[in-house]
Amino acid sequence: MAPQGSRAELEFGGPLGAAALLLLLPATMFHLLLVARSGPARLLGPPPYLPELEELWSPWALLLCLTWLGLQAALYLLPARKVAEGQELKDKSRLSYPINGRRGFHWLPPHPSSLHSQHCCHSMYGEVAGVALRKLKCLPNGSGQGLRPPWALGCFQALVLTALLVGLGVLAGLPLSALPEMLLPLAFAATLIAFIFSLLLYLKALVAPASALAPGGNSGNPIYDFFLGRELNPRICSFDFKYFCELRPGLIGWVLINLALLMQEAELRGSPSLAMWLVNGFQLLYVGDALWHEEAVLTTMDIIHDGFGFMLAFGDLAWVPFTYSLQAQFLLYHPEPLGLPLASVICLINAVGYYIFRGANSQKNAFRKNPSDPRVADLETISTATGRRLLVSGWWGMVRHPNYLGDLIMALAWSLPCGVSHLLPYFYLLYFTALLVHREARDEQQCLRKYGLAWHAYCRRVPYRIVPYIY
Ligand SMILES: NC(=O)C1=CN([C@@H]2O[C@H](COP(=O)(O)OP(=O)(O)OC[C@H]3O[C@@H](n4cnc5c(N)ncnc54)[C@H](OP(=O)(O)O)[C@@H]3O)[C@@H](O)[C@H]2O)C=CC1
Ligand SMILES: CC(C)CCC[C@@H](C)[C@H]1CC=C2C3=C(CC[C@@]21C)[C@@]1(C)CC[C@H](O)C(C)(C)[C@@H]1CC3
Repeated sequence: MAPQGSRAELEFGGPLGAAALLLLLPATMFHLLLVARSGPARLLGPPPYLPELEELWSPWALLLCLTWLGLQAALYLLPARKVAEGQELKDKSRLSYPINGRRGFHWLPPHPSSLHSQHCCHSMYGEVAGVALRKLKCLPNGSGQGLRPPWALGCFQALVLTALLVGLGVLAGLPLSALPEMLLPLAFAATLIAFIFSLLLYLKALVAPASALAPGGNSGNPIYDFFLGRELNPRICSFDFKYFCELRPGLIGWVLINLALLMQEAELRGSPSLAMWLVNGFQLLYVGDALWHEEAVLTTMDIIHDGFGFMLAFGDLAWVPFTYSLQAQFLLYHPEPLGLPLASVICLINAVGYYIFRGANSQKNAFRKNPSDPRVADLETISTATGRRLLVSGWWGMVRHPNYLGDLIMALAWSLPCGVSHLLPYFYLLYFTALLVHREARDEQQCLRKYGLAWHAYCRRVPYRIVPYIY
């Protein structure tokens, strides 16, 4: 049984803040969905009307959401091209994760723990999977080549396969352009699923060993812990719920909703607008990039530090697909003429943002994986008492979170195609700025705890957090 009432500092305003967010986040999502399709599209005004329950609840929408989750889970369970180890856990073990975004080196059987099914429950917390993985890694180089089945696929391939399936469905008469009309009941169903799922995760954590619990999310206050999530990496056998949800159903769902909006615009106006093409293209690049570099998600704060509770379950399954597609929703109901010169400038802004975002993330990932990697070996570093070093030149010498800067520049480029007549399409930029400023402060606290004096030295050397000379 897990100990209650850990002394970790409470985040998000404690239980009151968590309770407020529990209501505020879904309410904001429904507000945005309603306002995007209204004439005035006023972000700050009241919603155009309050929907009746019949408009929100549809068993078909629930079935569609569950089918979607089932399809993505089935693709996740297909054999992995490669298995990666996560960061070290409290009990010094490491979990293994199926990785398939890029071409892996050799095929490993689907899940190491399945080789040791008698230890299935142990592998939920890493030990056995880790050992099995290390054994598997001892295979001579390439000895697994012959084992890799041609149908081994994963995260990026899941996107491609989903696109193929949807394409075939559309050719066979699937009315994808009807999806925008169903956004409200679909968002309601996704919220319901996230709520029930978080409740199950909370109950599951009651029987998890202390070593499986997240540093936060175990205050003893049920609302706070339900919101933040108690267990760090909840799994059933080797199916990792957080890793699955973080990348697949929400991100792929987001680009699918965008595509449906583009198709409906084509039906309404003869062809999709340039603004709609840009928003679809930019966001597809972002999602494709996340799935291609799926291994990098293993070093994010969400996987390493945060428990899996309502915040991430709702964020991944409902918030991402239904609010991140806001610009495309807005454009369907509020067409925005866009000339080629302005479109070119916006593309340039997105390219600059992407260049910084990808450059910074890849530099840190390469360095953390292998500090003598030729791509990062020449960069200046400072040492810390933990034995890990911190980069102080290259992207990480410019500001302390260059990846956030790139992400924010891209967020601006996603809103600009919608013009400047409304604030609504800039909601993502505003929310994302608040999220990243808060996230940066949380990360600073964690780094200060981890690295102490060395972190102070890094801050003196690189004084700005996200935007050079400004913040
Ligand atoms: N679209 C969206 O909604 C969201 C996108 N994101 C994006 O996700 C990505 C990941 O973000 P996030 O997980 O917050 O954090 P980061 O990828 O920025 O990772 C922070 C960690 O990096 C390590 N680090 C910090 N400074 C250095 C340095 N100088 N040298 C080497 N390592 C360093 C530290 O961990 P350690 O030392 O232990 O390795 C630190 O805890 C970002 O690109 C962000 O923009 C994030 C949230 C939401
Ligand atoms: C609903 C709340 C306000 C907060 C929920 C936050 C979540 C929506 C985000 C927390 C961290 C995320 C990341 C991505 C998506 C949004 C969430 C889940 C990410 C998968 C987007 C693509 C990037 O390339 C990434 C680096 C892989 C991101 C990782 C963090």
